[in-house]
Amino acid sequence: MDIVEDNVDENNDSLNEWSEFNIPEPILKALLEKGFTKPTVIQKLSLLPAILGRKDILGAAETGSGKTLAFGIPVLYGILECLKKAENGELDLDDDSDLEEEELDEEDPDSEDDGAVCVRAYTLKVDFEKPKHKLYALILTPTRELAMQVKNHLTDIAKYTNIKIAVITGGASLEKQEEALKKGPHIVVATPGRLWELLDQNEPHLSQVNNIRFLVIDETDRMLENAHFSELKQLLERINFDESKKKLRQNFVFSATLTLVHDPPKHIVEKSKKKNKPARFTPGQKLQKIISILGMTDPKVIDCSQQTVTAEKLLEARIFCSHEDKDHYLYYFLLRHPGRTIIFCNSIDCVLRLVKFLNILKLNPLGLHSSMNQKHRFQNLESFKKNSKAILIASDVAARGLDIPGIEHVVHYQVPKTSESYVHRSGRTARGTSEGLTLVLCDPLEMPDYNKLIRTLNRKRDLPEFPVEMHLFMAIKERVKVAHLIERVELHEKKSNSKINWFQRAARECDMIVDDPKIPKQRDIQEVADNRRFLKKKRSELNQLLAQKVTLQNISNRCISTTVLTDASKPVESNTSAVDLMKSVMAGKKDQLKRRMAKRLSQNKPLRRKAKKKRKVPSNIE
Ligand SMILES: Nc1ncnc2c1ncn2[C@@H]1O[C@H](COP(=O)(O)OP(=O)(O)OP(=O)(O)O)[C@@H](O)[C@H]1O
Repeated sequence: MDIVEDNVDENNDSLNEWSEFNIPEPILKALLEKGFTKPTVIQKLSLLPAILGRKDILGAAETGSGKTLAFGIPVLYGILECLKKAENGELDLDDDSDLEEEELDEEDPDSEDDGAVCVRAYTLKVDFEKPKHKLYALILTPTRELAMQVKNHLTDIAKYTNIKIAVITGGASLEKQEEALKKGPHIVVATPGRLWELLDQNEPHLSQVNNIRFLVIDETDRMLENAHFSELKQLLERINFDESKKKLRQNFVFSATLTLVHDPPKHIVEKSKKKNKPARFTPGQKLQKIISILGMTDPKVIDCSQQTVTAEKLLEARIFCSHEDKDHYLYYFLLRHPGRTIIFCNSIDCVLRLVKFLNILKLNPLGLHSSMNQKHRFQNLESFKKNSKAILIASDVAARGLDIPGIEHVVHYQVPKTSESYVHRSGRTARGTSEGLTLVLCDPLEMPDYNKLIRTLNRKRDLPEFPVEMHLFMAIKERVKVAHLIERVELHEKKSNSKINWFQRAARECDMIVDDPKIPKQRDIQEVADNRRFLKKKRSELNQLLAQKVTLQNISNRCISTTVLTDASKPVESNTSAVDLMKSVMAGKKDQLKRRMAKRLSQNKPLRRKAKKKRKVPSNIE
């Protein structure tokens, strides 16, 4: 307490900012130590109803706006209150975990107790080992990395309390997690799959899930998506097993895209037209649906998401290009604008290919996707955090929630299939007060998805085009061409070798001698030698290209006067970041608009809006 008071003296203003929320001193001390001098907007709006009103909260706020603590602080607060009551020997009317089951079997119909006491009569009869400690809160997240991050974040804030937090996710040792649960953590942060596995095994501590006081579903809209809903539904049935206990629980539901609504599929539009009903859900209807699925009662809805849905400090851009040119633009961007970058792909195959391709070009990218083993996933994430110029190529497993400071750019190598995906992927940059750039690479086949994205995000205009210095772009084309050749031959080699290996293994396993002349016994020695020679030649050619310095004078007045494109391990020296470049483009656009308006006004002409043109595939791309 004394140390908090010291902090309080130094941070008088901070105290004022936090003081209205009645935050316990140990938590306040940890918050101030982290430099969180005041609550963020979503925290400010959630804390009062959650802490003092004990309301269920449905919170929507932009990515990186501090939603974790918007639910984390009330949960920690609530648990401290419960522990205080227990310490003072006060009977917690809602808490029956210490009572004998026999006492609870029958409900006294004449009881004058209020509802809170009555509910104890409905205690679930369990036939597994009785838990030693009470489980107070369950926090569900869609990915393992996010679960670990939430656990670490809350552990930081709870470090001056005796609250214990455990994380339960797939891909990690089940035994170790069982050991952790035996210690009786107050909070469990979990992904649905592993949680269900342990529940299914009647793990004693988790057997209390139907009696928890706080339930958090982070990234709720993702958990409610068709593909994941069955897992969550099963869990909810278990958690909500006892209606009376459900009422005692406080629920928190958060996401950056909770209120984002989509154009429905064509057949629904047609149907709605016939019935003269609007086909699209309103954000309110979407929330109502979530409330009813989760069985929340009278929640406080806090929607502070921006009209654009994306983060305030996010700069957005796009490049329309042919499918074949995507790699060129990607390589150009990474070289011209070095900085911590995540490249998102729509499939694991695409992640694997890009990792290989950029490795050939010596950019040393890191991969992250759901088929990697968990240790490797964490390792790559750690390496990405440590290097300020690192490149991570990821599937949507990294799209939600990950809070890695200093990510400057997000590149969508493929147009995301949903607007949610675009918002969350882009939200890995421009977090809190930082700026960041999100860049979409779009080929002609992806135009329908791109158009849908712009429509769903209610954008009045197309995303601005990212400026590319064509001289530099042309200069890197040769490097990409050679890298593609190497990639193709390496792939051919790998496929041929694995085909032979497969036949040999299969024959060995069946104890067979293969004498069919059509089935190869070994690779054609000449072909292998030729390919090796070719690869060696191309690799040395590429090394030479990478070592070459391309200096271009006066590429663009707007940018820099001299740009040096050097070898890949020493990226382009530039004094204009992608963010600044995009800012100048946006400023230029604004100026242009102002000039046009001023001109029309001076000519006494009314201001007219340009007729909206249907966006089509630009003619300069195939
Ligand atoms: N009151 C605060 N003051 C300053 N920084 C804060 C505060 N609260 C949280 N942060 C920091 O803001 C960053 C983003 O927080 P958080 O990860 O909770 O965002 P989020 O809204 O959940 O984002 P996403 O939608 O991407 O999951 C974190 O680094 C966190 O430590």
